[in-house]
Amino acid sequence: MEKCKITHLLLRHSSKLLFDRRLKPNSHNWVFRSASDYNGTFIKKGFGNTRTMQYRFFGSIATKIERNTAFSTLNSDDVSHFKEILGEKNVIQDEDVLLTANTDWMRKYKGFSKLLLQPRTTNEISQILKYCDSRHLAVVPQGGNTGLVGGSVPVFDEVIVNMGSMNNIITFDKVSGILVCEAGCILENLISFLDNHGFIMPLDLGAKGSCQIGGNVSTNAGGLRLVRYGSLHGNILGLEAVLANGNVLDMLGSLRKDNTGYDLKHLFIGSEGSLGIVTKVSILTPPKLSSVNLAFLACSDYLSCQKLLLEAKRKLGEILSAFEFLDNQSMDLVLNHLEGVRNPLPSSMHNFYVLIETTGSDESVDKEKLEAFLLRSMEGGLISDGVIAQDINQASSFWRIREGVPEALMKAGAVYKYDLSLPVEKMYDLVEEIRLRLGETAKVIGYGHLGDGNLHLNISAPHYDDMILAQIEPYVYEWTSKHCGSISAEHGLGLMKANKIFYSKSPETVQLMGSIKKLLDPNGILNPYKVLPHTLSSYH
Ligand SMILES: O=C(O)CC[C@@H](O)C(=O)O
Ligand SMILES: [Zn+2]
Repeated sequence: MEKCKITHLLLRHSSKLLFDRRLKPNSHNWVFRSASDYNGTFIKKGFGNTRTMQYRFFGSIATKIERNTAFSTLNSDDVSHFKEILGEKNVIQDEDVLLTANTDWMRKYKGFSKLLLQPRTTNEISQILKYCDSRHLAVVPQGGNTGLVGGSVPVFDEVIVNMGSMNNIITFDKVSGILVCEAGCILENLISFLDNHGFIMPLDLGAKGSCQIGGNVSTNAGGLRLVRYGSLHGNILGLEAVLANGNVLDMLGSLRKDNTGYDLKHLFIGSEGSLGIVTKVSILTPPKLSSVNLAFLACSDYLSCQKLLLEAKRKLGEILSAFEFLDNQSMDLVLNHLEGVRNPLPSSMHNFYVLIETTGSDESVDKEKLEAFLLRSMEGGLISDGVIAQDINQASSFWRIREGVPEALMKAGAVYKYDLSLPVEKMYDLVEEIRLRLGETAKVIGYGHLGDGNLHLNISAPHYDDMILAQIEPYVYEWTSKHCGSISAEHGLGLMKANKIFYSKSPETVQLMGSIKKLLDPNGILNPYKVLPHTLSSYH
């Protein structure tokens, strides 16, 4: 107990102070990777000009993606038509803007779109899609473009529908906590808005400063609070979506209970813009509670992390609001690549770090509860050291470590990302096995949302290398499937894993998904080449 600096409590309410990895890209070490670095030199050598094919290394075998020949190519009449709908300034052909919008946050995926549209209303989106459908022009909906699986950028020349101008809060009910807003609202702005009214968003992500709620809903984003508030399938009470043919589906209800037939809103939560464009959402937001505490803890082995989780669920129960972990290799990466970050518990003995956040309504009771829990955990040998944040700044610095891992990985060079749902007791075995497979050739790190059984397995190497990839895939997917896990816990399938869906879904299920896609988007114009295997998502 001597070492456990159980001090005092904090309020973690000013999200502005929290680091946002998307807002602070590394301007020094940033290496812009051309598509050929990751996707193979084929693009450059063979198809650079025609841009009708891309080769991407999905697994050890290069997968050829062909541009769907059923799609038309944009012409000047199309551009004029869009200008009539949206006005001149919302039809963007500027090369710099397009370069940014064509490239994903990691600089791994790059499309060649020639047009970005900025609608301001549902009606404008409806007109855009109706026109695109009739012309067979493919479309990629784009929110904050913070995705990690290549889902929010074009693959070829798809028209980009940028949602950023639809950023109005429509209503907020201070009694029920139901917020209705447009899809382009930035998550952090919603967090601030709710904070002023004494409420919080049920989701919190490292990307909050850039990501938009429409993108969060479309990808069913998870994040740091899921362990407490559940997924967006539970928190989204209703939504409005525009179908490929321009029809507007008004499902913007705000009822907790509504059992009148199929609950179709769920089709749009997590379908990554492949079935329709989400334009408005209705969200159930929890009240902000007065006592928020954050403990940063060290564990000597993974078994202790697991036991600690079990104990936290038992003993902290209703006040537990986050349970995150990182291994010491993740910590090293953060310390080596992010400025101003320091380990609050430095020691070569710590193999794992755990962040436990509690959120409750009674400051003294909650504090006592957490302190007693930490004391018992330390006496029982589950924790080897720990500290409770004493103020908002210290809390921010603790979160910075956890939220900073993806940014540190980017700065370190090439990164292979896997976002897996696995049984907690098996989860870290995979990290160790991949470490053994790769030896000294790459750094293998494991971190994530332990409380949700969600591992972020990341492999960091100086450069992308097919030999490394061949050691990782399909091994990771096969291992996950063998242990009844999911190959995408929260990031989605996007382009990266569209063809891997069978590792987590039965052929019958995928077939039915294909039928739903065909029903809602018969011409396949919405976010083609993503989510479903290419034969089903982009029919010729
Ligand atoms: O980059 C990753 O692997 C994870 C990103 C995000 O989901 C997180 O939890 O930090
Ligand atoms: Zn995550």
